[in-house]
Amino acid sequence: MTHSNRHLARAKINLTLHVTGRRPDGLHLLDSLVVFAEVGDVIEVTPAAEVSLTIDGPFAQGLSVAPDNLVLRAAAHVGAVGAIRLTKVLPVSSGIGGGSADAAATVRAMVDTLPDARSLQVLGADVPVCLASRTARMRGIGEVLEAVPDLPPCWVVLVNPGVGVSTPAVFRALETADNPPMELPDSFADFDGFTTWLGQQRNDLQEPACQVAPVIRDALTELGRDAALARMSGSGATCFGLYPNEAAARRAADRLRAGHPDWWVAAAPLRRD
Ligand SMILES: C[C@](O)(CO)[C@H](O)COP(=O)(O)OP(=O)(O)OC[C@H]1O[C@@H](n2ccc(N)nc2=O)[C@H](O)[C@@H]1O
Ligand SMILES: Nc1ncnc2c1ncn2[C@@H]1O[C@H](COP(=O)(O)OP(=O)(O)OP(=O)(O)O)[C@@H](O)[C@H]1O
Repeated sequence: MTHSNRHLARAKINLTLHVTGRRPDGLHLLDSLVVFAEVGDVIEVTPAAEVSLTIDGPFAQGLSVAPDNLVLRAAAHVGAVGAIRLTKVLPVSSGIGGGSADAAATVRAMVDTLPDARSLQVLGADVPVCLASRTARMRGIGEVLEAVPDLPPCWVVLVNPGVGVSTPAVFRALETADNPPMELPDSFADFDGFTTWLGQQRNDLQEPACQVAPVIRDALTELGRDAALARMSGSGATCFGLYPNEAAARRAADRLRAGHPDWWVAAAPLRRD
């Protein structure tokens, strides 16, 4: 290992998530604008003869050091060794891809030459997009990744109302898999143009997730008080609000924390490089 061994496993956010069909094996076809926020778990690897894992951080209690931990599965997948420390900042099973981001960051931290992104999908549908950890249009079940127009500067406030939501349960509650795909423009003029366009797109899993966990509606209502756009990410329960600058995002985050001290709230810029 010659490169930096401390990697940010950025939160993955599905700004849009259109469910456009179903594969013969039953998995749902997606069309999603995926972005990454500058907040996430931290993976740190130090040289060692064997693989080991320690977990700390605010959400460490939600996970155990078991062979099915995605960090250990990722290390085994690339055949690498080292002492891995995972600082768990993102809530578990919350629609912002914590496990996928951890697996991808582990690969980045442990190998010199990155593998083909698609080969990592055995670890999870979102691991390929999390490997580059950059804005992309994601299709198929996550294996088709395409470049998108540059995003304007944008801050996000993430809110998790304290419930873990089961992804299979949300897909089961989906009424139809045949929804229109995303209509991506050639460019985004500015923050207002970007959020206006996003407002015309959807997360088709939002309504089914709200049926499974109605508190998601409360998070969306609270964000909707001042966000230019409020929506759920992935299969939930984490919701996001978009803000034009840091001051507006931090004001919203402070308001949300004061009103709901039991919710997880984070403010961060979207990654744009
Ligand atoms: C919703 C997303 O977060 C979008 O980024 C991902 O597609 C989730 O994918 P994932 O992490 O692989 O999902 P898991 O938590 O492993 O749940 C898997 C289960 O959810 C359902 N599932 C998942 C993804 C998909 N495209 N279609 C599905 O129908 C299937 O029942 C599958 O067995
Ligand atoms: N390092 C890890 N971090 C988080 N979850 C992990 C990890 N290793 C294994 N898991 C398991 O993976 C499952 C999904 O966790 P994750 O936090 O990635 O869900 P998610 O945010 O809902 O993902 P998605 O956005 O794909 O729906 C959980 O059941 C969790 O126990």
